[in-house]
Amino acid sequence: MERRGDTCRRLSSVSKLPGSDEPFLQLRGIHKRFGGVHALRGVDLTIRTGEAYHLLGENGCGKSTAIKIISGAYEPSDGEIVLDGRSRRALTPLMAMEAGIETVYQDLSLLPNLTVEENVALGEQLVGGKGRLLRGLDRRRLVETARRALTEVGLDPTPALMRTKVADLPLAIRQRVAIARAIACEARLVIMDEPTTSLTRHEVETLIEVVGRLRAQNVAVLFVTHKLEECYRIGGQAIVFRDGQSVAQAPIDSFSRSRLAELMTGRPIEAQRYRRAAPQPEILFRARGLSAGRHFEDVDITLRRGEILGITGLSDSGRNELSLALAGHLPLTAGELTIAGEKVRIARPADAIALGIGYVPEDRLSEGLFLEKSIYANETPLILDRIAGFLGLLDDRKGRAEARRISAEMQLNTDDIDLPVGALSGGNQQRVLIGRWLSIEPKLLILHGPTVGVDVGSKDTIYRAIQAMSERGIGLIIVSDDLPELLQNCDRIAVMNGGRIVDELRAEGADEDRLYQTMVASERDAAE
Ligand SMILES: Nc1ncnc2c1ncn2[C@@H]1O[C@H](COP(=O)(O)OP(=O)(O)OP(=O)(O)O)[C@@H](O)[C@H]1O
Repeated sequence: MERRGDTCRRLSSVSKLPGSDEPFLQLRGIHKRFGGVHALRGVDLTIRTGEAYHLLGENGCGKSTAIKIISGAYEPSDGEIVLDGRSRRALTPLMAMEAGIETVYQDLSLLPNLTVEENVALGEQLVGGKGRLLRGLDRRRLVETARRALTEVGLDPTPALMRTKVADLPLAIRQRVAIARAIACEARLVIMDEPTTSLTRHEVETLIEVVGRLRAQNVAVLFVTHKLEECYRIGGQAIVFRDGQSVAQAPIDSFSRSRLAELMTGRPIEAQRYRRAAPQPEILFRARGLSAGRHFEDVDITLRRGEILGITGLSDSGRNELSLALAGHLPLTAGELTIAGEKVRIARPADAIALGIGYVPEDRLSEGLFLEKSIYANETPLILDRIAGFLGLLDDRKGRAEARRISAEMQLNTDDIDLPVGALSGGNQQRVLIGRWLSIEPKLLILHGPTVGVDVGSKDTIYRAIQAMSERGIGLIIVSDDLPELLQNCDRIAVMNGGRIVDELRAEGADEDRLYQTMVASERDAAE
């Protein structure tokens, strides 16, 4: 029976030796229509092994559609795919797999109830043996392959790890297992769909090292991402899409940040510090000695009116729990809170809302939005009492006027407030979620990961909205892993570790490396 490796070697023999100029894969003039939607409108791109690529573009510009065409999930409506020197109209998933194209999706496509060893070995088994059972000599060989692949991604393949169920692993490790599976399949192109969305900066660094190793083994890596800073750190080529067309492909270092943003959006966007205004002198919010069980302890925060405080930290630092507790979603076990000098108590989300504290969760899809409901319904749930008219019936005219005002302030890309939120791009959904709080003009707004998965154009709009709120005197706390985001928007940045605030710096003049060093140093100190 033919093995996966043999298949690969046979296919590779069509192409020239490593280091040749022959591309591994080319899309030429690719179109894709979904009924009336023309998602790809003449896309060209070229992938060579051993190189990293960053597929960049606004939400809805066709990135996912393009990777689905490359992985054989979608058939193009028109155009040509050249794989290993052979021209084809379309690829099937099997053709893509046999050529060594592996995709690590955000859900990682691992089987959660199988062990690490089984997951890694299974990929190889499926491609190579097409469903043979793991037994006898084969099993030993597969385990050996799994071990080698796990070592490649920097994991120690101890028997304990090999036998752990994937469901029991933290996300960052699961991701490396998924990449190990691709390596075990002798991948020549690994596609990663927004791989760093849920990773901390520290975990991102590890992923970047893994990418370096893949490239050294002559594997190509194609990232779909919205995080420009990470692309620059990884290096390689940028492929830019706009409205279903490929508008540029060149080494990423040949583009400035603002040039890339302009190519993606078609409008000039300067890489800039958004923070201009200074906070007002009056203290708006003060927390002293806040603790929540084992999550965080003895946290002090002072926030002036109109001030923007960033909170960051590595995994398990307690920053997420702190933001949840301030919004009443996690009980505080000790500490004192004052708003405008008055002592307050927050035991439930309703207490926080009544005090004028808003909270925008990181996971907008499962925690924040009612996807099947309209923009109008999603923007006005906090003011149902205010838009209630005679006999408590909703005053539709008032409510709609309020929804229109919020949509305009958040610059939604549609005027139709009856559109279901599920039909909007990620960036517009996030604007609806933040905009909801504008209806009650909160005193303090806590934003958790306000631009996760959001494209560069929407980020710009969201940052401007944040600044406008601060200028009206709203205090803001941004909890984020996105260090450029914190540096561009905040007055101060607090670094958390082990449930405590271990450092605080002024955002102006601080650079990203310095902030990162502060985070890492605090982690080292905590470990010692
Ligand atoms: N199966 C489908 N049926 C109909 N329309 C689709 C389908 N898949 C994608 N589209 C549309 O094609 C366009 C491109 O979508 P795609 O998901 O490829 O964009 P994207 O760049 O990956 O966006 P994001 O950054 O939000 O993930 C969008 O207008 C989208 O609504």
